Amino acid sequence: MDIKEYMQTVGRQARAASRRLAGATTAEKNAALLHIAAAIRRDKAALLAANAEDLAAARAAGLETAMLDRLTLSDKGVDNMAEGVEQVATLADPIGEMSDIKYRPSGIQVGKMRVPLGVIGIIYEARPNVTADAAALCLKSGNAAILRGGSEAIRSNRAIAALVQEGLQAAGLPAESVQVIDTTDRAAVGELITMREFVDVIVPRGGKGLIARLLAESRVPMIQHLDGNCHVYLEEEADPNKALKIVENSKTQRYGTCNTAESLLVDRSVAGLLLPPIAAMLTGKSVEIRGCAETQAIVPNAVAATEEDYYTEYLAPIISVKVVAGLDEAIAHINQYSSHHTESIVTDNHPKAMRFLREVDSASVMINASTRFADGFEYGLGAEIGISTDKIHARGPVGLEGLTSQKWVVLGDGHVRG
Ligand SMILES: NC(=O)C1=CN([C@@H]2O[C@H](COP(=O)(O)OP(=O)(O)OC[C@H]3O[C@@H](n4cnc5c(N)ncnc54)[C@H](OP(=O)(O)O)[C@@H]3O)[C@@H](O)[C@H]2O)C=CC1
Ligand SMILES: N[C@@H](CCC(=O)OP(=O)(O)O)C(=O)O
Repeated sequence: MDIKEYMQTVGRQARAASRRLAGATTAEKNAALLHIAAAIRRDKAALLAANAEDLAAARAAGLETAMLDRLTLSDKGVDNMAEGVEQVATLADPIGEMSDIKYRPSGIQVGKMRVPLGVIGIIYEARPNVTADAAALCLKSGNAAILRGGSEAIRSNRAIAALVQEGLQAAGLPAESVQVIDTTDRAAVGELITMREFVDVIVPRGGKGLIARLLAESRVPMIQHLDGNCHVYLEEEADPNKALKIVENSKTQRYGTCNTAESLLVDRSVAGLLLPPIAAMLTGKSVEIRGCAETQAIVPNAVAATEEDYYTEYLAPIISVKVVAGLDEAIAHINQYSSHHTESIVTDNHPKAMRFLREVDSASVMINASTRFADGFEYGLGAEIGISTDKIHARGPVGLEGLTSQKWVVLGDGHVRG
């Protein structure tokens, strides 16, 4: 396959489809979504079989447990995927919404209309349900999508893409509105991120290796959805029960997700009280603790943390721990080491909690809640394309609105400028 030629074809088709999609009615888009959901349910066995092939290859390649977990489609996972697509059909269609229409002294009316971004290229991890979620969100927001999932999921993604295209065609929309790149060759990514004439926005969901390449090579604007080096900070007025529950959920509910906590900060005045039960819980779940010298003095089985540990997103049962002097040091530490994804303070002190919210420079900042809540569904967006760690256009969980823009509209009646 000539990758350049192939990607040019994909891009040209996506651009043509995006023109049709921009004018698609809500009824057409919802019909396609409901057909896709029904096809996913109907072909559950085939999807599970394709996924089993991906899993067998990934196991043979020695993929880690957390990554296998992410790649796995269970029986219930397929149902959830279909349900997710159905939920997107129930969401309000943002496209065409007019707002802020005002008369100007000249007599014209000026306002805004919500419109799709156009063609969105999404590069994401080996998690098959993202293929259905991303397809559904792009479709409902009137965007054509070019999807490049992790190579380990290629068979699952191909199978899902076929059902998505079936649903699009059944609703009279172009099948090329959603295309899954049919090769794992990373040269295709190189083409995708430089096809300015065909691609309006790149949404990269991934880690540091991906972003290093994109920053060096991308010619297309990006909304970065990057790594999550997320923190939980136990302030001196933290309720011990809440602290234990929040650390447990933030760190151990899922090890491979970007909103999992990777680092724990504890105020010096309460470290002796709070750390032992938390360390016992973590050790009981085989989580390795990498701590500062003060942590090691309280938690004998903690190994010494290096400077690098505090910058690290483990995506594994490992956590870094640091004892801090108080709120100022905690905020400074987070702003230096975090990837600006999600951070949480545990405290019953309202003024300090409010300072944490204002001064921590991350996409989601929480009080007395698990970092695992950083998710479009949990935030009420209905679904998410991912969690933006960028500051411009969209920050944090990105739903339908984040995939749109607004253009100015002017309504006149023969008006001319004097
Ligand atoms: N903020 C968010 O919404 C999300 C963030 N993440 C983050 O993603 C990371 C984990 O996922 P992981 O799969 O390990 O991430 P990777 O960055 O390794 O891979 C993600 C995608 O990027 C591709 N990719 C990676 N490097 C390159 C490259 N140099 N050139 C071309 N393509 C590349 C991968 O393809 P290939 O298969 O070829 O490796 C894959 O499709 C974590 O850091 C996690 O926090 C994950 C999900 C959501
Ligand atoms: N929305 C997700 C988090 C984002 C995500 O998909 O993360 P990842 O496991 O890194 O692919 C969740 O909390 O369920």
